[in-house]
Amino acid sequence: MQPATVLTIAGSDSGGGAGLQADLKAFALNGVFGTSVVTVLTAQNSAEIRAIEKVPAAFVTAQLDAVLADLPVAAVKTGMLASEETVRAVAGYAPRLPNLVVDPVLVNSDGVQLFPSTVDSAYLEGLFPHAAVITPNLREASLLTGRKIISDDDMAAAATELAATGAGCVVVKGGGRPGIEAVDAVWHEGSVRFLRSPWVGTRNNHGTGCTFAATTAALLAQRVPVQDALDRAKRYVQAALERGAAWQIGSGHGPLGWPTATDH
Ligand SMILES: Nc1ncnc2c1ncn2[C@@H]1O[C@H](COP(=O)(O)OP(=O)(O)O)[C@@H](O)[C@H]1O
Ligand SMILES: Cc1ncc(COP(=O)(O)O)c(N)n1
Repeated sequence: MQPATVLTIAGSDSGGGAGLQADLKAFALNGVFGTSVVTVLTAQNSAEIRAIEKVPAAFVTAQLDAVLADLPVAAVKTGMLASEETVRAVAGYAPRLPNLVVDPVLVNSDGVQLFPSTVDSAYLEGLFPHAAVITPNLREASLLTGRKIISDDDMAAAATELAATGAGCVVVKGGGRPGIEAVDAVWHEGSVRFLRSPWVGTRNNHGTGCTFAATTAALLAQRVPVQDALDRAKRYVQAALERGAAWQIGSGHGPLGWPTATDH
C-alpha cells in the first residue's frame, strides 16, 4: 500500500508553526505524502509576521504545472495566496484540483486585514465555487460577509451565507472565541451543525487553522466522507494542541505538538 498524495498551495512560515510547514507536518502525521506549491515567503516568528514577499503568480502556476504533470494529487489545500492574481490563477486550475479545501488566510492574529479587498472578492467569485470545503475563521467570515459574528447563531448564519458561493461545505472556525468549548459551525447540504471540543488552554495555537484544513484534505484524499473528515480533523487539532500545550518555543504563540495515533 502506498500513501495518497496531497498538495498544499500555501505560504512559508519561517517560524515553522503555520503555513506550508504546518501543512506538511499534518500530512505526514495523517498518513499522506505531501507536495507543496509556495505562494509567498513570510518573515515570521511566533510573535509576528514581519514581512511578506509574494511569489509571482506565473511562478505559482509553473510549480502547479510541475506537480500536476507528474504526481497523483488526490486532494489539495490552499492557504495564504496573498494576491488577487494568485487567487485567480489557482481558480483557473480548480476544476482539475480534486477534494479542494480552501483556507482563506486574510487577517493576521490581531484581526488586521493582510491584503486588499480585491483578494476577498477573488476568493468569493473565483475560488469558493470550486471548493469541496472552505474554512474561514471568525474574522475572515466576518470580513467576507460583512456580518458581526458573536454567537453560535451568527456563525451558522455566516456559514449559510457563504454557502451561496457554491462551496460544497463551509466551516466557520471558532478558535477566535475562547470558552469552555471550541465551537465551529459547519454548513453542508442545506443544514448547519456544530463541531465542539473541549477548549485547550494554551498560547501555543500558531497553525491551528492550517492544521485543521490540511488534516481535512489528507482525510478526503483517503476517501473519508467530508463530515467524518471534519470530525476527525477537529479531534486531531485538539490532540495536537494538547501535546504542545506546555512547550515554550518562541515568546509568542508556539506551534502545535505531534499527536500519536491513539490520541485522536
Ligand atoms: N484553544 C483551542 N482549543 C481547542 N480547539 C481550538 C483552540 N483554538 C482553536 N481551536 C480549533 O482549531 C481549529 C482552527 O480554528 P481557528 O483557530 O479559529 O483557525 P485560524 O487559525 O484560521 O484562526 C478549529 O476547529 C477551532 O475550533
Ligand atoms: C504563511 C502563513 N500561512 C498561514 C498562516 C495562518 O496561520 P494559522 O493556522 O495560525 O491561522 C500564517 N500565520 N502564515
